[in-house]
Amino acid sequence: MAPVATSEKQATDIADLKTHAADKLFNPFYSPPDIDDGSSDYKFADFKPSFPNLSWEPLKEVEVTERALHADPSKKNLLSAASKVTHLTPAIGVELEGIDLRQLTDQQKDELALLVAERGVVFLRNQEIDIYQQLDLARHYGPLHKHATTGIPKNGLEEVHVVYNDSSRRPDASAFAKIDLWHSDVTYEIQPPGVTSLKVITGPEVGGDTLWSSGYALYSSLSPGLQTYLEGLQAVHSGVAQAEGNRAAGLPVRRKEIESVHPLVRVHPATGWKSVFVNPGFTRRIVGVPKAESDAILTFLFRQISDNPDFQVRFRWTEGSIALWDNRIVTHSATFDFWPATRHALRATPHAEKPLSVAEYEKATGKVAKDRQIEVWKQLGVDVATGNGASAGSSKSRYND
Ligand SMILES: O=C(O)CCC(=O)C(=O)O
Ligand SMILES: [Fe+2]
Repeated sequence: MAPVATSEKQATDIADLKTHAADKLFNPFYSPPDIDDGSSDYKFADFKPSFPNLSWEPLKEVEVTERALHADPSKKNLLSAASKVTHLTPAIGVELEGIDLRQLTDQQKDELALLVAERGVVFLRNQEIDIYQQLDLARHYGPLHKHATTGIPKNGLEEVHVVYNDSSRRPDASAFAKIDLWHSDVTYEIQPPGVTSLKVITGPEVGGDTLWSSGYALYSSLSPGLQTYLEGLQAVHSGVAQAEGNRAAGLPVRRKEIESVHPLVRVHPATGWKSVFVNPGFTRRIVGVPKAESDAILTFLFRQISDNPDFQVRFRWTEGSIALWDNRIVTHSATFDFWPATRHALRATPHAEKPLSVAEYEKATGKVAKDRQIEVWKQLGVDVATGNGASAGSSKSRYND
């Protein structure tokens, strides 16, 4: 069995996370402002990143309609339109073939939201959808988020988050531990995003895969005592390090950074399933517990996110591929193994509701929040008294009892 991390080691890890966060976190997503000399005949030159010196007001709470709650639970309108539906792992990820995202009816868009909520991330290849149509699709799911620190396209489309790397930017391996790069997008916001889409418009032959990890599966993997304990906790998510990273790099911060407190276990309003809602990128501490305890628990959860393949899916992009993931219930991490090739992707990011704790969900709906793994087993007709700890990864026992 792997040795248990000492508290000293855990403290060092957390200190490391914070150090990296302070000046370097997410720098792989940044590009130097002078990236283009204007003479490029690159067809997506208008969508290269830029960092205009804009100043935006703080975000306020906004109303969001949960589209997945309007979906036909069978998702028959969407799934019958697909020529093939391939589940990539039991926990997370499905690829749809034969669907053109430009052609979806509103009913199919709602069913897509439900599929994303259930499977965490949905992949479609060879999509012709352009960024304006991608933004329209995202608007169906909620008001669009504007990122305060990362690049926006040169053409000024402020709702687009640009991911761009080329030969001018060799990744600095000394700057990151890979665990630091796992995140859910902008969880420091009051209403972090829901159904988020990223389309790769230029990509390498090989490399630049992205990984996603399921917060439902992480929740299901825990022992009952820990599940109950975590359900009562809240954690601080901070945008400070990301903003400081910009300032250190001489880049503008377009909206004042904030921190938000969110439940450590949240419930997806459409599935009613419980999901661990922390990520190495932005979650800094658990509220109201001793620091050593907060550090140990967060380090444990972060390591499960990054290390446990049973919760993960890895997607090999091809040009024109799009991924839609639900930031409420998955974390993700990009790879940077493709230098000196160019990789360029555009993201649309709708806000979702303020995260709901188990107690808040149950009070608001009168329903009992569920463990996804148990629900799946019930659907399969498996007789289980409890599924807790089921995906912890032991073939002999569900956990080390
Ligand atoms: O480049 C990628 O695959 C993902 C980047 C990322 O984290 C994002 O766009 O949210
Ligand atoms: Fe991201």
